[in-house]
Amino acid sequence: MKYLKYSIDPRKEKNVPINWEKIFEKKGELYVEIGFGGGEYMAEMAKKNPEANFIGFETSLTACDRAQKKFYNYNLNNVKIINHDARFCIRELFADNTISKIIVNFPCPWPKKKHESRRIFVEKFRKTLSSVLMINGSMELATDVEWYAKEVYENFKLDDHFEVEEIVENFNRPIKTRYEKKWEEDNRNKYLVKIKKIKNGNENRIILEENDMPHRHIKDINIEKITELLNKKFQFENETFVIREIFESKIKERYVLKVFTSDDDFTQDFFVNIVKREEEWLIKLEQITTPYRTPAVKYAINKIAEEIEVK
Ligand SMILES: C[S@@+](CC[C@H](N)C(=O)[O-])C[C@H]1O[C@@H](n2cnc3c(N)ncnc32)[C@H](O)[C@@H]1O
Repeated sequence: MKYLKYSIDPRKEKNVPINWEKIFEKKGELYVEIGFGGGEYMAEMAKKNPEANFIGFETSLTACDRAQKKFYNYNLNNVKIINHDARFCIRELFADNTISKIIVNFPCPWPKKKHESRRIFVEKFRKTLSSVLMINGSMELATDVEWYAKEVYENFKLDDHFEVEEIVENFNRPIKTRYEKKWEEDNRNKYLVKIKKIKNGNENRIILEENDMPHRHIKDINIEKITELLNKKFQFENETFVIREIFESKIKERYVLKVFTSDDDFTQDFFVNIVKREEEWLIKLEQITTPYRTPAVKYAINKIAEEIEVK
């Protein structure tokens, strides 16, 4: 389907941070929208600013689909989207001092304590913004939730990497999002928080270079050992992994392991192949489920090879 051309899968990018100029095939200021929903805001912004490049993050696949149809109908060529968590991706996919503006329109505030970690504006994300925004680069949050606006305002105010403008109540921007229209019909108040980066922060990234993700070749494997690994938790510093399922091929000497990893609070599920190749066995990532190349993924490949190798 032609309209799906706006979506990129960063797990397949050989090098991170991503070279955005190459992706867009043109230079341009980088604008980012988090949780673009139906894509109304990004489509209008991209149409009005054809010289800039827009990257949107959205966790809902349905929203990504809807937005792409809109971009296609608008005939835009300065928009890309990524169907993944913006907090992780913005940290990992952008070099320091590269983003001009980040826009967050009407995010869910996740008011319950047990859902706190789902909020966009957690401390970690402020640190990311202090790295990836350019000096004088800005972030704009529009919300219908007063306590949320105040909390974000206060947290940025306490952080000397940023300058914060006073909250604007019932602001009027030329483009309205779907949620904005909905809340206006309900006569809800809305709040705009604007911050500007004034000092560089320093963020650590975890995605590894492509060449740093090994395949392991081993002479022989202990097949019983593979089953013993099932559901056992392996941990090294902040990286953990568990093998949750094991599949055995009926047609060739091949095992596929379903592996769960975590690097701190970043979790992934993917498959690892153990496959016989002539005189040796190869342990490598199964390409159908390419994970981000994190230290936990590398640890899992190495440890599995170490555990099953006949020494
Ligand atoms: C309440 S809707 C607002 C949609 C749109 N911005 C608007 O104003 O109409 C929030 C959107 O953010 C998305 N979202 C939530 N957390 C996200 C995250 N961590 N990264 C990317 N998108 C996220 C949700 O899937 C949802 O579509």
